[in-house]
Amino acid sequence: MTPALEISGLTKRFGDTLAVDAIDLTVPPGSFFGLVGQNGAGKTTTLSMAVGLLRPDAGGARIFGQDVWSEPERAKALVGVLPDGLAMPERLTGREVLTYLGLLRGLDKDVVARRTGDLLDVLELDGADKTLIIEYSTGMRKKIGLATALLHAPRLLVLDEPFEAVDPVSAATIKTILRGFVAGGGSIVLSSHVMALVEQLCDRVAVIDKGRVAAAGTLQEVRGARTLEDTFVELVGDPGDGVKELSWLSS
Ligand SMILES: Nc1ncnc2c1ncn2[C@@H]1O[C@H](COP(=O)(O)OP(=O)(O)OP(=O)(O)O)[C@@H](O)[C@H]1O
Repeated sequence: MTPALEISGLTKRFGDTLAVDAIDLTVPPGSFFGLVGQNGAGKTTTLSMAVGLLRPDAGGARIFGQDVWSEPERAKALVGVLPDGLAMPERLTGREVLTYLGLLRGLDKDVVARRTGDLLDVLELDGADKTLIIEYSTGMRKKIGLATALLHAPRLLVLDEPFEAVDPVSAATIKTILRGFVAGGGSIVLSSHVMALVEQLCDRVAVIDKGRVAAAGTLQEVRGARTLEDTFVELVGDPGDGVKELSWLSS
């Protein structure tokens, strides 16, 4: 079966920093794949290269067999992306953004109108006709970003920290949407720092450490009998080691 996403030898250097060091990852179709790692481990850089937003120094990525760099149109039609720090047209309303992006993607205008209404409704972006993006809270931005990723009904979703700054009620809604997407045959790769969330949602996981894959496989293979959090801390280093006390904080 063609993988939903196949990353091979992806490498990126920023000056002296080797952000991503020859990463290989395979996301089987129908899987819910979690990417975890410490701050600065290389998750965002990896995902950005995997979907064609950032040119790698070496290596490549295929989405359902379509090369992201040599066949970008085909590859990008198959994927919905929620990037880190998504730039949005700030002076448009939520409905206008979705309409604009839907038409830009070549969708029929009635389809765009129907899906836009559904997405705004389900994600509870009330006031989507009045509120400009510039007025959105961080969590609302995540939700409208997720809506733009879903609008063209992609086969693969690549989501960088989709739950960051999202309230618990909205998070529950997003979880239901994502689970439904996978149940309907879709594939998801998401990055998160919240191990409990990854354990709840994902059937596969990769731990990234200093630009490399420290462990990858099914959730069961990676964590064994432990929690994902214990596995993670063990793989990337015990924070108890060498932590200096801030004695000046105690009165
Ligand atoms: N545009 C850039 N210019 C210079 N360095 C960068 C740039 N983007 C990322 N880096 C560096 O590359 C490394 C990997 O960063 P990246 O954002 O991929 O990590 P991350 O795992 O997504 O972190 P976080 O969990 O904090 O979002 C870090 O050392 C970061 O400082």
